[in-house]
Amino acid sequence: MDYTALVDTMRRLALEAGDVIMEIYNSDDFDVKVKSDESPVTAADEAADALISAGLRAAFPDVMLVTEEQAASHTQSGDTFLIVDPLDGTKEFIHRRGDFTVNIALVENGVPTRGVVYAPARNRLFYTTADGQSVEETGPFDKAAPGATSPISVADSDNAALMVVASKSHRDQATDDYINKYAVKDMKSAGSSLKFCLVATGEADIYPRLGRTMEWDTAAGHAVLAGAGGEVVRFDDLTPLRYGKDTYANPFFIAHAPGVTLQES
Ligand SMILES: Nc1ncnc2c1ncn2[C@@H]1O[C@H](COP(=O)(O)O)[C@@H](OP(=O)(O)O)[C@H]1O
Ligand SMILES: [Mg+2]
Repeated sequence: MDYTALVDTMRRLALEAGDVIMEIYNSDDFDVKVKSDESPVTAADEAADALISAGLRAAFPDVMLVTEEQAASHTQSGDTFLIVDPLDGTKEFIHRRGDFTVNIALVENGVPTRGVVYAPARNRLFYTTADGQSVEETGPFDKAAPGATSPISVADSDNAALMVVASKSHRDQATDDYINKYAVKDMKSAGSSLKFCLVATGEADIYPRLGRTMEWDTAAGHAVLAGAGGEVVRFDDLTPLRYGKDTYANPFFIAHAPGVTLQES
């Protein structure tokens, strides 16, 4: 795999998809449909999916492609693939709350090794570079060439004063009970894969997810976090979260800076 070409392509497609999404976000009105799994989908999800899929297929015709919006038609299986969530945080998008992201990742042998997360309404762009180190690029973003970037790395965590981030729209008692096992300095809530990026930049120490997600929701954020020195483990046995699982469904997980002393479930 040519990682330089891959990262350039992922970055460009995420920015292009972000433009398409923002055009719809800023329009007066858009339709919301409900998918078979009861989750909402908009024209923005579909347009971004089509754009990214076409771009990845053209650039990497031999690499298997998994996308959220085409999940029902996936017939191939394997542990090396490109995986896309064209608009993560659709509820955030619909309610115009801004925490939504474009997500593109490469999974190799079950591990997300490269990824891009773009939050167009927040003007934040995170990705792994060709060498695997994670960076945040500061806008304005030029699709043709990367601008100024800064390396990001996880916090040097203080287990007596942890910053926790959790889902805005999927939050329950079990999550709160688990968070209460830690000495928490402060809590923040965020939508979408941005939560992984907040751990990656050191803005949070831990993101526990005791709720359903699919691999396309997490792969790009997971790659960005890993490239910043962080880890994502299964909630049940604290082993690394792996990809290419049956139906692409994730178990509950914990994303964290390595200095956090994890509590048992
Ligand atoms: N019951 C469920 N089954 C599968 N995925 C779910 C789910 N409930 C929430 N999710 C996933 O969680 C994502 C939202 O995460 P968060 O709550 O952290 O913002 C959604 O992404 P989409 O918005 O792309 O559909 C959705 O895929
Ligand atoms: Mg999603």
